[in-house]
Amino acid sequence: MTSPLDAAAHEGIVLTGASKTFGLTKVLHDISLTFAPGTVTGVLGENGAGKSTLFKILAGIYEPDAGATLRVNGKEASLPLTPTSSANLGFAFVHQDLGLAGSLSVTENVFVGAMMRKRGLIDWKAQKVKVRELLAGLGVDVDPATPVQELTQAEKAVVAIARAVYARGRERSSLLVLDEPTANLTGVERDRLFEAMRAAAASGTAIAFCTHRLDEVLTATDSVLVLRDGSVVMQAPTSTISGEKELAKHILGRDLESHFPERTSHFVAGSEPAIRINELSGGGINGLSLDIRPGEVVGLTGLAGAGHDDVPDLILGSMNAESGTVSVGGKKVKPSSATDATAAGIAMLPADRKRRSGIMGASIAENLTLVSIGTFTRRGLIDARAERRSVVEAMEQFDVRPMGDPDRPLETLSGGNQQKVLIAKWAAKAGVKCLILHEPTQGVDVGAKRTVLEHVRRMAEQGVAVLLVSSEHEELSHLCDRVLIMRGGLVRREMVGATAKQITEQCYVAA
Ligand SMILES: Nc1ncnc2c1ncn2[C@@H]1O[C@H](COP(=O)(O)OP(=O)(O)OP(=O)(O)O)[C@@H](O)[C@H]1O
Repeated sequence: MTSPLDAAAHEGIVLTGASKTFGLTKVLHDISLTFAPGTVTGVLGENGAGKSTLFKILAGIYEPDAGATLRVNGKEASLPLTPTSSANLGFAFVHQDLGLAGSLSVTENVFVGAMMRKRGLIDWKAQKVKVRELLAGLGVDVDPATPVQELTQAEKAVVAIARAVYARGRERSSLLVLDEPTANLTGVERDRLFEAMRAAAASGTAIAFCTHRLDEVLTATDSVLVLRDGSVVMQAPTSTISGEKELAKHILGRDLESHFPERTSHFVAGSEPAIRINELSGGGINGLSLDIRPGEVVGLTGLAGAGHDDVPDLILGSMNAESGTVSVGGKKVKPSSATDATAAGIAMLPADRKRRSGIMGASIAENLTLVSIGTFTRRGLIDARAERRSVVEAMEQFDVRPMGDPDRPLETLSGGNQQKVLIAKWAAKAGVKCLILHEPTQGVDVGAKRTVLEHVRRMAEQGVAVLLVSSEHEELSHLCDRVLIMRGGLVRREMVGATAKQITEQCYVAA
C-alpha cells in the first residue's frame, strides 16, 4: 500500500502554505499536505480545527489567503479555485447529508446534470449500463431504476460516491472528499461503505475521509492527517499509530482518559413514568410500548431501516402516527408542532440539525435562549444581563468554540460546535420532563463527546427521562440504563442494567 509520505512529490494533490482568515480571525495557518493517489487519508481534528474550511478551499467555495500553491498530479493549479475549476481538476465531494433526491431513481441521481445523450436524446439504456458498472465497481448491486429512498443508508452513501466520482462524465476523480459519510451507519453498513471507498481508491483516486470515529480511522485509512487549531500537527501512515488513545492525544493535544463518562443510574424503579408510549404505530414502527421513568436513560437502536429512527418524529407528531398514544407526566399529549411538544415538557434534538434544530442565521445567544427566554422575562421585559450571564455560562459548560462570542451567527460555527449549542439550549430550559436525542454526538469530536454525554447524564440526574436514539453502540452502553434493539419495526431485544453495558454491533445483527 502506498503511503502519501512515500509518494513522489509530484503525485496526487499537494497543497502548500494555505492560510485562511475570516475578518480578524485566522482559522488556517500555513497548511501543507499531500493526498496521494490510490490511498485513503483520514482527516481528523477537534470541532473547529479547520477541516471544513480546508475542504471549502479545495471546493472553490472559500478563497485562501495569498501565498498558497496547489499542484494536482504534477501540474500547477491556479488559486483561488472556483466550484467549476475545482470540478475540472477532478475534485469531488460527498457531504454528510449525501444530497440525493429520494424520489428519483439511482440512475437519475448519478447522472444529474450530466445525462448521457444520443442524437440529442437522453440515452437511458447506456446510462443504465454505466450505472450498473459504476456501482459494481464500488461493490454494490442494486437495480438502477430503484428510487433512492428505497435503498439502505449504506447503499445511498455508495450512490452518492458513484455520483461524485462520475460527475461531469469523468471516469474517475483525482480527489474524493468524504465528509463524515458514516454518521448514521452501524458496523455492517460502514464496512460496505469502506469497501466502496477502497474500490474508489483502487482506481487511483486520492481519498480524504473525514470522521470523528477513531476506530474507523484505524481500520479504513492508509494515513492520517491531524489538524489542530488550524495547523497540521501530524501526517503519518496509519500503521505507525498505536491506537485510539494516541490518535486522541494528537487531536486534542492532551491525554483523554476515556471518551465516555462512567455510567450511573438515577431513576427509581417502580416510579411513575415521565413519558409513556403506548402501542405507537406509524412510519416504520409497529406497536411500540415504552415507559421511561424520571432520571432513566433508555436507548433505542437497530440497523438502518429497523424503525427506531422514526420514533422521535412519531412522538413529536412530525410524522403521522396511525395509532397509539403518548402521555407525559400522566397526561395524554398529541403534539402537532415543536411548540406543542415543548409545552408538554418534551425536548427534542433531531438528527438533522441544520434543517430542523437550529436557526442558522440567528446568533449563538438567540439559539441558546430560544426555548428558555421566559426564564429571563419579568413583567414582559427581558432581563438582558441575566440572559447574557446564562448564555456565557452555557457556552463555557459545553465548551462552545470560539469562546466569548455569543453574538456570532450559529452558521459560522463548525458543525460540532453547532451541535453543542443545540444541546445546551435544552439543558437551560426549566420544566423539561423528557429529552429525546437523535444521534446527539454526530459530528462531535472525541473530547466534546464526553462533555455532551456528561450533560445528558446531568439532566437525567435532575430527573429528566431521556430517550437516546443512536447507532453508536459505545454511547448506548455507557449512558443507558436499558437499551431496546429493533428490527422490522418491533423491539426484538431488551438489554437492561449491566447487560446494557455489553451491547455491541453484533447485538443489532443478531436481534
Ligand atoms: N464563514 C465563516 N465565518 C467566520 N468564521 C468561520 C466561518 N466558517 C468557519 N469559521 C470558523 O473557522 C473555524 C474552523 O471551522 P471548520 O468548520 O473548518 O471546523 P471543522 O474542523 O470542520 O469542525 P467540525 O468538526 O465541527 O465540523 C471555526 O472556528 C469556525 O467558527
